[in-house]
Formats: sequence, C-alpha cells, structure tokens
Amino acid sequence: MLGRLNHVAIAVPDLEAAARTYREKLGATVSDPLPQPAHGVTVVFVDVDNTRIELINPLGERSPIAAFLEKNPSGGIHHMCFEVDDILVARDQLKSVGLRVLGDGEPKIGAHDKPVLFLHPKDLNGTLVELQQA
Ligand SMILES: CC[C@H](C(=O)O)C(=O)SCCNC(=O)CCNC(=O)[C@H](O)C(C)(C)COP(=O)(O)OP(=O)(O)OC[C@H]1O[C@@H](n2cnc3c(N)ncnc32)[C@H](O)[C@@H]1OP(=O)(O)O
Ligand SMILES: [Co+2]
Repeated sequence: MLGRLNHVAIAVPDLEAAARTYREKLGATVSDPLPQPAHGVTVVFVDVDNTRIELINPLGERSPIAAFLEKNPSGGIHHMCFEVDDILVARDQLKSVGLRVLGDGEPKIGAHDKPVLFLHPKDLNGTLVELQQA
C-alpha cells in the first residue's frame, strides 16, 4: 500500500532561521515561506534527491502543531508522508484494521494540491503519518 516517502515534516519555532540553516549550512535549495491557512501552518520546502523536507511553523490561533511545539520548544520531526495510489481505498483498508484516521476522515487538499489524510500517532509507534494521493 505505501508508495514513496513524499516528505518528512519538521516543526520549527523559527521558520526563517531553520530555512537559513538548510540553505546556508546544508547548501540545500529551499522555498520561500508558503502560508497554508487551511492547515494552520506556514511551510518551507527543502528539496533533496529522493524526497522533500517540510519545515513547518504554526499559522493562526488554532494550529494543529502548536501543542507539539510547546512540548518540543526547539522543534522536532513532526510527521512523515507516504504516497498511496488511492487515498480512499487506503483509508478504508487502514480503518478496517483498526487504525484511526484523524479529523472527519475525509481527505483535505494539502500543500502539494493533492488529497491528504493523517493517521493517529498513537497507533503507529508515536509517529504521525500522513497519506497523500500519488
Ligand atoms: C500544509 C499541509 C502539510 C502537507 O500537506 O504536507 C501538512 O502536513 S500540515 C501538518 C499539520 N497538520 C496536522 O498535523 C494535522 C494532523 N495532526 C493533528 O490532528 C494533531 O496534531 C494531533 C491530533 C496528531 C495531535 O494534536 P495535539 O498535539 O493537539 O493533541 P494531543 O496533545 O492530544 O496529542 C495526542 C497524543 O499524540 C501525541 N502527538 C501529538 N502530535 C504528535 C506528533 N506529531 N508525533 C507524535 N506524537 C504526537 C501527543 O504527544 C499526545 O501524546 P500523549 O502521550 O497522550 O501526550
Ligand atoms: Co505533511
């Protein structure tokens, strides 16, 4: 079911500083900050050979990553995203084996303009997993 690793997201307390580190110290190509109000984050994309890093910072009052940063004030790996061929088939299959889908269970359009869903971290060894329609 799981296709390629589409991205790994890192929650950061200072988006500009994190982007500068990846650009200047790691020599990476990084995007400008891209507000994603529907997801309550601002994201900077860091392109690497075989996947992508997303540096994410809370946007707005009700960001889903605010509590994570309170618990991890210097930041940390927030989630990883796998591509799936059919996100609705994958969702129903994962629910049938007892994995919890977050929110109302309906895919939302993510930062890559594709439908995405999230699975509860407590069901996956403390790791928040995002699924994105390939
Ligand atoms: C622009 C879109 C972009 C893309 O397209 O790629 C994105 O990915 S946007 C990413 C931001 N959006 C989301 O993360 C949506 C899904 N996340 C959520 O719904 C929440 O973050 C949730 C429910 C996972 C956690 O919310 P919150 O921290 O407010 O709730 P709790 O404190 O009750 O947490 C429950 C339990 O889970 C642990 N936790 C929370 N976040 C993570 C995490 N990222 N990785 C691992 N574990 C996590 C938290 O510590 C609690 O554990 P406990 O032992 O009970 O304290
Ligand atoms: Co993501």
